[in-house]
Amino acid sequence: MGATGLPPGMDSNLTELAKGGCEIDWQPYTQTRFYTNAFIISDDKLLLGFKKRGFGANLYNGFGGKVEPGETPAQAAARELKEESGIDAPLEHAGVLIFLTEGTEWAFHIDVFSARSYTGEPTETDEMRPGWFSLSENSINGNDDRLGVSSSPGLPSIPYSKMWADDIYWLPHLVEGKKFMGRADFAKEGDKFIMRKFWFGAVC
Ligand SMILES: CNc1ncnc2c1ncn2[C@@H]1O[C@H](COP(=O)(O)OP(=O)(O)OP(=O)(O)O)[C@@H](O)[C@H]1O
Repeated sequence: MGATGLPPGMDSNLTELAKGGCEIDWQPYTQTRFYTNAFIISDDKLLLGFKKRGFGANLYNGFGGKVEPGETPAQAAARELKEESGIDAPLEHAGVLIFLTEGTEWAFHIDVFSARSYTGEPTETDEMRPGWFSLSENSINGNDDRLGVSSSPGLPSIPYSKMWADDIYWLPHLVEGKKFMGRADFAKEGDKFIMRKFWFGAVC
């Protein structure tokens, strides 16, 4: 923790939303690799992709990947969204996430984007299977999908138990159209990543 009480790497204009693992130290890192993640909201529905292979396989997530040399994060986000879901959208910057994984000296820096409209038809690709989830009953405090609450007939609620463990802390904030920033450090147990320490804040 720095003097401001925020994890290293965070801006100072943040208000705490959630934190955990306070007894553990933040993992040091020397390098940063840039990624994107994009979420589409349409009426009271959220589009997620089930990752079929690679990093984060078998989890639902937004659409995204590495920022390639010469690209801005916004350009990479639009390209990855198209490649992985087949759609275009007027993406806006929604937040920044820093992730560390045990045994890796570099940090993921993920620029997160959202859009409230899109063109095209979400289409399954080699990497992702898109699907819509209900946002009804979803509050800023998060929604426990074990309750299975959904008032959009036929649509499941956000599948937090099949997403990265950090998502429940910031995704409701994104859905509300608010900006956020945060960090989570993960340990590896077998082929599973366990979130050990985290801090998420709202941008004021
Ligand atoms: C640790 N906690 C995390 N929580 C939520 N999301 C996370 C994440 N860590 C990584 N992500 C996302 O996972 C995707 C990986 O991208 P990934 O598929 O590896 O990149 P890319 O498509 O460029 O790869 P290849 O072309 O297959 O090499 C990318 O959207 C990135 O934002």
